[in-house]
Amino acid sequence: MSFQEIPIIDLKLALDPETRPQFLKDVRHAIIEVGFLLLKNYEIYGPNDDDLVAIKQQALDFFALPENVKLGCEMINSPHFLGYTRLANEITASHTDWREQIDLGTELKAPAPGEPLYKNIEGPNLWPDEKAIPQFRPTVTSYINKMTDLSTHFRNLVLEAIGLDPKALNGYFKPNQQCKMKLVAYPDSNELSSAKSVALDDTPETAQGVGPHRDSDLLTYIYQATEHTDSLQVQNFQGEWITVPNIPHTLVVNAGQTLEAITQGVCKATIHRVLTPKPGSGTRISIPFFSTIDLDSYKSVVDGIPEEVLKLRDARDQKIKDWGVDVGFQFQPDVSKHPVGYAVFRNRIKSHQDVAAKWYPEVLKEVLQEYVY
Ligand SMILES: O=C(O)CCC(=O)C(=O)O
Ligand SMILES: [Fe+2]
Repeated sequence: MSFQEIPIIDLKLALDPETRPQFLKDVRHAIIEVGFLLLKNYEIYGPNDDDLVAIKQQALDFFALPENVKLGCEMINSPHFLGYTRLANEITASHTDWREQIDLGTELKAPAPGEPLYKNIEGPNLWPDEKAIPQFRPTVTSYINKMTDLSTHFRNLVLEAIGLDPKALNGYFKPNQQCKMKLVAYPDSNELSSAKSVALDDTPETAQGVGPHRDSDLLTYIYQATEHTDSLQVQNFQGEWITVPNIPHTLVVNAGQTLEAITQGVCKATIHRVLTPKPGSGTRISIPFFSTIDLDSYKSVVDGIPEEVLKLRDARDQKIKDWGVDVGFQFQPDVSKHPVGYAVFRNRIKSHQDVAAKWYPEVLKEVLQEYVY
């Protein structure tokens, strides 16, 4: 039987030499057999409760801003796929996502002219007008810094858990490695009753907050900021949707396709989705944080994963094959052919086709040909 629940991992147990071996075993199990976990005591390296309250407040304040202020930082104005996406203007698995969000990232310069196009995933943020929401930029910047620290520590623990020396991956990260994050609002089905899709012509009846997908990044950390308990779901390898509980003082952590690719498929980028919140339950706010590696990383799966770990991967993949569940389409990084950024860029194009039509019309055409609806 494939997994039926999401394991809970207590970061505190990594600090005590007595409990560390069991901690690493539990992380190994979670990252290989599930691809998701709930992380307790994240504040040891990451944000504390006050930081979470602060970032949630900024999310609430941002979504409450007048439409024209939000549109002032709309993603269509960013060749870096950063900025605000209005409700129902994003596509996942061929359907509209009934959510509204702002994409943010480590503040970086745009790539120099002549650099490969995919490098444009990095670049400066589009900040909302400071006069309308003065604490937004400092709060987001501080959250990114704290989550970057957490993600650096936790990534090393994941690598150790699968038998790798964390230092073996030092070359995969730049000194100012870009991380991304989003503030996301999912209106409940009552709030959506008269909503119209911008991206396609489907209706809120699909109840798709965000459609089934795998993340493109290394590891994702999701703060479920409202009390909704039945929205985020993970698909187990037999095709069943398992609801991720919303346990206070935990962050949801999941592996992305970059981690899967560089660990030779050992770590699993598991499909997940968000359902539109139940009528009357109010808008769900969630704050995912995406850690990444150097977009230029090429041909570089990590060597030295122990045989016993590769065997666990093979046993899992054999079971997945036997269960025979369709896993859906997505651009997967093939680090032997293209640098990591290539697939990440194409997934952004597929999700935000209006932005792509403005900045990368040629690549959009290619992507739409590769992608069969
Ligand atoms: O809102 C959530 O809880 C998850 C969102 C998500 O999976 C994504 O944006 O990649
Ligand atoms: Fe996701």
